[in-house]
This record gives sequence, C-alpha cells and structure tokens, in this order.
Amino acid sequence: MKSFIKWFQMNHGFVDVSALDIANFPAAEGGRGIIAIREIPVGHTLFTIPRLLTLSTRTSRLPSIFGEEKWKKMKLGEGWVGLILCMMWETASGPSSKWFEYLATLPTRFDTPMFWDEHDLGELAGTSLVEKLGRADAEQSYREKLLPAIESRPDLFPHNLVAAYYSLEMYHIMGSRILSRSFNVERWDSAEGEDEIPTTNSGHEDSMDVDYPEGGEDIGEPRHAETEGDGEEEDNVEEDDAENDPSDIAMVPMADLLNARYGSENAKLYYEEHELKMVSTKPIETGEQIWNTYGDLPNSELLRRYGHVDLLPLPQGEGNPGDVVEVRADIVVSSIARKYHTLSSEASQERIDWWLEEGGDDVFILESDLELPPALVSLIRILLLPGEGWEKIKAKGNPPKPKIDNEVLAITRDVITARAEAYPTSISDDEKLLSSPVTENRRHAIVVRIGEKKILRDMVQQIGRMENRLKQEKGKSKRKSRDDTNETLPSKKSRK
Ligand SMILES: C[S@@+](CC[C@H](N)C(=O)[O-])C[C@H]1O[C@@H](n2cnc3c(N)ncnc32)[C@H](O)[C@@H]1O
Repeated sequence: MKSFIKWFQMNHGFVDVSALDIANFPAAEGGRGIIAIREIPVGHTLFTIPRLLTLSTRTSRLPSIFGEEKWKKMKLGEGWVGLILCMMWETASGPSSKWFEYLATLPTRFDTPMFWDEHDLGELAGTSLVEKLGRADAEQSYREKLLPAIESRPDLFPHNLVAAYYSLEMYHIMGSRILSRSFNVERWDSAEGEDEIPTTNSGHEDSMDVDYPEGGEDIGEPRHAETEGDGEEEDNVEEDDAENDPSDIAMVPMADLLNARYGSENAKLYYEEHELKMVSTKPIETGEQIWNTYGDLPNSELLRRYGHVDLLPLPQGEGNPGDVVEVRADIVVSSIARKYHTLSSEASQERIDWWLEEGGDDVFILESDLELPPALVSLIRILLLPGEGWEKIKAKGNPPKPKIDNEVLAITRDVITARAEAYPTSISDDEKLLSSPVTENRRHAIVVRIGEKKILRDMVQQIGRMENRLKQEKGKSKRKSRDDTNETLPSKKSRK
C-alpha cells in the first residue's frame, strides 16, 4: 500500500498520517481497513480526496476519446456499463493510467453471492436475495452494450487485450468493485453546498453509499453505489435519470478503504467544491478501527453487495437489528383466496391492478420492530371488501384505512406462515448447522435466513399479543356499555 499512499499524496490527496494508518483487521471486522494511531477528536479531517482523483465517467478520458455522441448512442451513459468500461480501459492502460496505483489496490476476488455456485446459492432459498443478483441482466448488458462498443473501436480496445481486460469475468469483477466501494459524487452545486462544507460534521449524509442496483446496473445508492450496473435495473434507468445520474457514481480512492459495521460509524464523507473530505463524527480511540457504514443494512443486502454479514448481541441471541423480510403481495392474494373463496381470480386481479395503479406496494417489508406495514393491512382490507364497499373505494380513489382487526390479523398470520414455508429449513435446523463446521458462504447464507425467519417467528407472536389486546379492549368496551346501561337505569326508574 506504500506506493498507493505515495501516489495519493503526489496527486494532491491529503492523509493525516499522524492520526491513521492502513491496517489488517480480522476478517470479521473487514480485513484491510484504517486504524486510528492516536486519539482523534470529533470533526477531525482524516483525509481529503481531490474530485479529480475520483474515478468516474466524468473524470476518465475515455468517454471523450470514444466520442460523447457515440458514447450516448451506444447506451454507455446508462447504468454502470460506462463506468465499468472506463475501469477496464484504465486498467488495460497500465502505468499510463492516472489511476494505475489505485486500481492495483482493488480486490479481484469477491465473496458475494454473484460469484457463488449453484450449490451455495441453494442455501439462500427462501430469501429474496437470489432474485436480486441480476446476473442475467448483467450479462445482457455486457453482450448488448459493452461488447459492441469494444468491437467498434479496436484502436482503443485492441483484440489481443480483450480476453485479459474486457472479458465477462472482468465485467463482473468491475461491477462488484463498484457495488461494494463506489460513492455517489454529485456535481458541485454551490447554492446547496456552501453552507454544508464541513469544518465539522455537517454535510451530505449520503456519503459512501452506492449499490449494485437491484440486480445490476441500476444506479441506486452508492456508498457503495449499487451497481454492478449490469443492467438489472435498466428498465428504470430513464425514470431515475433525473435523480440518479450514472456519471455521479465514482470510485473514491482511500475512502473505499474504510470498512463498515452496524451502528459503528465514526467517520463520514463530506463533499466540497474541489475535494471530498472524510471527517470523524465521534471521538476515536487509539487502535480503534475507522468505520464508514453503509446505512445499517440488513444482512441480506450486506451479503449481496459486500459479501459479509453483521452479527451483534441482541436480547435473544445474536443478529442484525437491521434485518428485514420481504413479503410479496401475491402471497397475500393467495392466502385470502385459500381462506375465503369469495373473489374470482379476475375480481381479485382487478383489485390488485387498481392497488398498483394507485401506487400501492407489491412487496411489503417486515422489520424487527414487528410493526404491521400499513400498506399490507390496506391491501388485505381491499381484498376483503364486499362488492359494494369495493365500488365505493374505487369511486373515492383512496385505499381503505389500515385498520387492524381480528380478521386482518388472522390473514396476516396465514401470510406469514405461507412466507415462512419458502425456507426449506427451520430455525433450529439452522442453529444446529451453525454450530457445526460449515463453509463461509454457507455460514453467511444461514445467518441471512435465520435472521429473516426470526422476524417471521416474532411477528406471529406479536400477532398473538395483538389479538389478545383486541379481545381485552372488546371485553372492556362490552363491560363499559353494560355499565353505561346500568347507570341509565336508575334515572329511568327515577322517572317512574
Ligand atoms: C469499502 S471496502 C472496505 C475495504 C476493504 N476491506 C479492502 O480491503 O479494500 C468494502 C469491503 O470490505 C469488506 N468489509 C467491510 N466491512 C466489513 C465487515 N464488517 N465484515 C466483513 N467484511 C467487511 C467487504 O469485503 C466489503 O465488500
């Protein structure tokens, strides 16, 4: 890493070498990361990166050499494919690339499920992770956008370099580097930014957060901009353009050396006109790791994007408090159909179509706070409405209020039970597996699915508690109305 630091400093990057160093932590703490070598107060600038040293389609020379018009025409300005091509070209350029020393520090091997074999992927059955890998979309982007671009300019991408630098495997590697390390670096907007420039800790909150958009080429949310931009979310790209400009996705040398852990963030990236600043947001002790966390994600997302999971001590064992379970609306529809047989499939389809047109969700997120998502309750109520009630709701154009009653709770329990059946193993099976020697991929998959199943289990218990509460409230209001009636009797008597 010495030549990297030298390169960084020579290119006008600043790093406070009196306060921090690059160090190797245990794998569970992220492996290579940055350590405090003395006490660091809040608001201390740890390092700054000139904007010109970030690597993006804005800073690489490739788009202008290729021709901006042609770049657009060949759809290289959509999703992550353009940045992937820039990274490939810069790598193939060797020492003549401005980022040669930086590129040499980037990983070539990933533990993310994108690289798992079928057997390991099978361990994720039941989780929503598999559908989000977007491998097929990524490969389509490679074939339909990247390869034609390369073939159109053999002067820039010589045939003899294709196998080494422009292969599908390299495409996935570059995509995964973007997914796990990129940041969203918007153009400088002086009006918005001036006040926020940090001597302390104000500033853009969304530092380091990018993402392989669901499945790929989306532009999502970098700290790690979700990318592999391989195309998965291409369909949304136009819609998202106003907010998510692919040229904002940038590799940020030095900042991407910071590891992440749930609830541990002690440094944040702030954006200034000419540079980005990593600033401490908490006092940091000597020997402590400097963390820049990606928004306390659930383990499924940590695994998909970064290849690791977070386990913290919780009241009932270990887990990630940010875990979630996704429940698709079709489970709600089929659970109701199984229970009541009242709506024909056309009638229920009509209601679903209306719900979606009104902007309703087709996936509901259950979290560890065990709240019933109001949208889930509304959808259940829509599907339970008698014909007349449905016509009224349609005419009003508003979904019903998310009022929870016994019927809603009973259906929610069915929905959760049906959702839990998607996992081939039980929590106790998984706990047994975890106490035996398993491969790292398998361990990660088990941790993800156990976390999700515990939310479902706890949710069923929560429904039981809610049912009891409703019963008690009903009992109370019955007693109250009896008491009220009794109270009125004497007056009646007195009238006599
Ligand atoms: C932004 S990079 C951080 C630097 C990285 N460790 C390196 O050596 O270049 C993010 C990657 O670091 C690893 N990582 C970060 N936080 C971690 C954690 N809490 N546990 C395990 N791995 C972690 C993951 O491989 C992730 O994809």
